[in-house]
Amino acid sequence: MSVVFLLLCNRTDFLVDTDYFMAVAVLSAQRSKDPNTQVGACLVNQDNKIVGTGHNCMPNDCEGKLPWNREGAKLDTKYIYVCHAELNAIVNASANADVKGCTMYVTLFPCNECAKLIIQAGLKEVVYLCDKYHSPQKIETTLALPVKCCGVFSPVQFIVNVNSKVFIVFHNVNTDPWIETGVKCFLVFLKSTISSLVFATLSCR
Ligand SMILES: Nc1nc(=O)n([C@H]2C[C@H](O)[C@@H](COP(=O)(O)O)O2)cc1CO
Ligand SMILES: [Zn+2]
Repeated sequence: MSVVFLLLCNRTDFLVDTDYFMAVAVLSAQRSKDPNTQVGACLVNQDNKIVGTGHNCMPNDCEGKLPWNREGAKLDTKYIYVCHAELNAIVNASANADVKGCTMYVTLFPCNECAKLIIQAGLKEVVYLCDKYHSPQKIETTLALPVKCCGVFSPVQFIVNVNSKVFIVFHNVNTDPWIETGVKCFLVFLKSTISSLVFATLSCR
């Protein structure tokens, strides 16, 4: 009976850690000024604390001075200038944070350069959301590093996470706070009354 009581009283639809960290990566991606692909990353230590976040952007003080083009002469495209989200999450990590053993949540499968950085920084896991540029050759280049350099027991695990759904709704500033608070109070009252009734009924048996 206490199980029923607990089920009624406890919140079950809370955000689990992995979804929260990926949601932070998704939110970070929205800061990107890249018109075509926005990538976000969230670095989490072994105590489940966020130590850094990043998104793909131009190097410091260069925003607005470098091109976001995808095509054209090499120097006129973004590719040679842009700092990837993974790199930014690592360099943005708080000064006293140890990134060794961290897990990186990233919205896009890392490129070869970032895979090197991830290994050198000592990360233990990469959880990614999508791999829109998937190709056997790309997978080979990124995964070749952990597999070829470090043997089959790769120091970095690549895990895909595609099933989560997180809804973030900002309250409308025009919502009447009194009506909202009233509805909330009524719901809390209703829930506690039902819980007490169920508890009382079950304990009387
Ligand atoms: N893992 C990644 N992290 C990233 O931050 N990026 C960035 C670099 C570019 O700014 C953008 C890719 O541009 P596009 O080729 O889809 O228009 O995403 C790209 C990848 C994919 O390897
Ligand atoms: Zn990269």
